[in-house]
Amino acid sequence: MAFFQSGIKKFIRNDFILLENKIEDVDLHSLIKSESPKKVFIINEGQRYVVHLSDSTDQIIFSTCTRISVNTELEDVSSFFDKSETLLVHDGGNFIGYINAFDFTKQLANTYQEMQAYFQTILDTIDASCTVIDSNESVLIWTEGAEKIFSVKKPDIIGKPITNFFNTDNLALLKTLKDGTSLHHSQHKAREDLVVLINSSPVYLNKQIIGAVVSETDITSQIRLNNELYSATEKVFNLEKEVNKLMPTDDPFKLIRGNSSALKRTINMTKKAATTETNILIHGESGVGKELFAKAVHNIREGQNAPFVAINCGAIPSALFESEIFGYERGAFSGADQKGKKGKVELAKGGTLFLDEIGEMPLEMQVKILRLLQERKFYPVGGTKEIEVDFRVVAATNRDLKELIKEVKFREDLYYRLNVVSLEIPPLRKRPEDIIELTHYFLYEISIKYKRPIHGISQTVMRALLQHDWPGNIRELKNVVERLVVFSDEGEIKIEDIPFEINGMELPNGRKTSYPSIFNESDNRSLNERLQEFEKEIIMKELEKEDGNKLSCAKKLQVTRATLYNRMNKLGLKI
Ligand SMILES: Nc1ncnc2c1ncn2[C@@H]1O[C@H](COP(=O)(O)OP(=O)(O)OP(=O)(O)O)[C@@H](O)[C@H]1O
Repeated sequence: MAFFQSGIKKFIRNDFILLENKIEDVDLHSLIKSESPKKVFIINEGQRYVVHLSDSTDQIIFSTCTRISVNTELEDVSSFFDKSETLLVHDGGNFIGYINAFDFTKQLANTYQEMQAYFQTILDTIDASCTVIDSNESVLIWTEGAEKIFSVKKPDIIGKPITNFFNTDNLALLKTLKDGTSLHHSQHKAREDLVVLINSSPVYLNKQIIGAVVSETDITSQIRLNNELYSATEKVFNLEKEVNKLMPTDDPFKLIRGNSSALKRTINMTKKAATTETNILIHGESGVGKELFAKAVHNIREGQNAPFVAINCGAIPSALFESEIFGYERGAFSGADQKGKKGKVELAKGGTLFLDEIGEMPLEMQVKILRLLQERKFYPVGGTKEIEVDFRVVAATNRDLKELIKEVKFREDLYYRLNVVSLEIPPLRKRPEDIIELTHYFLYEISIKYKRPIHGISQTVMRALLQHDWPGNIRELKNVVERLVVFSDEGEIKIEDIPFEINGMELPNGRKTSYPSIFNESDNRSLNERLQEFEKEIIMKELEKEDGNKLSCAKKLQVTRATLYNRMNKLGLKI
């Protein structure tokens, strides 16, 4: 399309003859006649002329002409015609042609018509509505799409102020016109029965806003379908829960979501560890899923119906520890329940005692627990009869127990008793590919919990979640998703609701961003891990650009489709 080429090249004519100096030797009269219709230019003593013969007198007429560079902007050309009707064009000093005012105007008019034709066809082709207003808020363009969405006919609205037809408060277009705000894919309830996705942009000319354009797509039916899908999903979810109650699933890892190789490795090790009767110690940062893994071990070893009794060793005050764990006899101490109370150990009979945050257990209790683990017998507080009980132990900690041993805060003998088999649950930053599956899983679960249908999650939000460091691991991710669902509007998750600073990303509200996480100073991951994150970003970005089309994406990245699938698989991207 010629008019999209910027610059003046298409207006330059090259049917010309240029005579420089020494014109005395030339018979100008015959030259002009013989070379007609070529234009003849003369450069003499630094002056430039275009010469032609007068129609009436056949005399040579000299008209001065202006010299312009081939790089002159199109919009600046007309100002040169104030000085002369013909412009001699040079490229780095060499004259390459000329532009005359008559041709220029004619071609501009042609270009304008061409543009109009394309422009009109674009407007007639798009389904979405397109509305354009000028700086006086009058409607310049109103497409068929706009007629359909807003039931206002084009002849009725063209040339009239848009505010005659719509409530000012509801007009994104006016805001765009006034302060230059752009919108992209912003969901908006235009009427009670109409939901649209809006894009809007100001029109700038010479750094001034001269109008605004808005395009709206009716998504009411998508929203309705999504709501129907949501109610169906909710029913399936509840039915699934009922079925699980009646026929418990035999997959002990069902609640552990994620597809990363790091997680798969941990699951495999857990399966092996759970084939033994022995004590298991689970290490891992806060919120990585230690309790979920402890439960999985329990489900494999003892079965779901056996008791799983968890004690958070960091949450029980020292004074109550013994009675909590071992229970107490009737009247054991003042304020105690008169009937006495079974301790956690007794409750875990035939099942699993899960000692969470074992590193926080008071030293004086550690010796009692050690004896319990060695002898499987204990005295309730105030009791005289020893109770024998059979149970398995799984302990968990996010502390470095060896360090605590050095600081004399943890008993070495207890450590070796608990740590017969140890499992390490990797933090989320070592398996970022799990973030995608976990996010979708939590979105689904939480949207049902709050009865708030969600229409999906944009690539921008997902990218922000993928780039975050997640010190609180999966619990933190779950909380963030919960927040996004709670603050969602009309099923739309908003990037503004992300409660942490977003790396290397431009936000609509101009919130400050920092560098991508692969460049963070605190990033201790290997080169390979960082490269994988980068690769993942590239693939996700290209897929987004290609609307999810893998073949086009593979072509763009110059790999085969099979290679793209392999890489996506390896990087844990959903195929
Ligand atoms: N892989 C996973 N899939 C689904 N949910 C998970 C996963 N891992 C953890 N969660 C969820 O994250 C939250 C924290 O998990 P959990 O309590 O098991 O972690 P933890 O390591 O024991 O935490 P803490 O260190 O605080 O004791 C829970 O809501 C749990 O259901």
